Amino acid sequence: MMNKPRRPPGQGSPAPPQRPQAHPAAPAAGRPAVPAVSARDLTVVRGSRTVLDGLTFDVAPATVTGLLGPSGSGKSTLIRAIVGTQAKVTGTLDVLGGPAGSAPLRSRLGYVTQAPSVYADLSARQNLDYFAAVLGIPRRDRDRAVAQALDDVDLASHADDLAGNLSGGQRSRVSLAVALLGAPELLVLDEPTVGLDPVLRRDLWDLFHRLAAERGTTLLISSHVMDEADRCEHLLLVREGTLLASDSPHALRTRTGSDTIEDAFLNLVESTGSPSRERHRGGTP
Ligand SMILES: Nc1ncnc2c1ncn2[C@@H]1O[C@H](COP(=O)(O)OP(=O)(O)OP(=O)(O)O)[C@@H](O)[C@H]1O
Repeated sequence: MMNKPRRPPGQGSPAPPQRPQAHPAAPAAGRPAVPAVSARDLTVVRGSRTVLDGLTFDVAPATVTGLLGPSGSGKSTLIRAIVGTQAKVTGTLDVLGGPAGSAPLRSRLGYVTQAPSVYADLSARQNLDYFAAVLGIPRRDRDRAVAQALDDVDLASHADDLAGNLSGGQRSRVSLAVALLGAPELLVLDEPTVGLDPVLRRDLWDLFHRLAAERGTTLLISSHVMDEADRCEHLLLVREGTLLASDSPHALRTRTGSDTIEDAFLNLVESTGSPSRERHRGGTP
């Protein structure tokens, strides 16, 4: 039995997911699909600023949705609201059919933060073993679950390297593997491809699509890199705390007459006008 690690990871532990199993990718016949995430007039205040302002959107189950916007546009805040760690959230925010942040959701969600949440003084495999034990995966299933998660993120060859000796991108993949351990129904990833080389980025996007298609996982993936947009089935474009668009990449390009999502983004900014940079609650218009 492995000893409990001496100190906690810097960014807190990934949300404990449940034991591996496939999720129904499609609703039962005749029943409408319940959105994996449903937001109505979602507003978040941080300090004296309204950093998310009246967002309304749905995320369809078993899809790969990109949350795209420039740095500071509110992506992480939205993710924190969805996983239930953000204070001062108003409006309606339902996740997997229940209110965001409610206890039963904890085991159904996987959350991978920007900063890897792994123990530097344990190997990749030991990290996964530890989190598998925390999740309650039975000992007889643990080796297989850990090997599968390492394989999913293409880290089998580094399984016995200390996490502290891995590159930043490899550590991020250990974090992702931890989130995958319990086969979460909704996997929320904050900028998972930052700093990765193009081959690894492609492999990760392939994995994301496999998870959606084969395991019925819903993935919400934030990025400030617009050229990743075409890898998503659906996009949420945010800017300065507002939702510019919720649409497929193709539909966005078509309706804005743009060749790229970056141009579509710019066209939408021009056509909607720029919201004020500083919004204060209760301030004068
Ligand atoms: N504690 C806080 N108090 C006040 N404003 C905050 C606080 N934390 C973040 N903000 C502001 O909220 C806005 C949204 O931040 P957020 O981190 O959600 O953006 P982001 O799109 O994820 O950015 P990045 O891509 O750089 O991570 C930013 O303008 C940020 O300055």
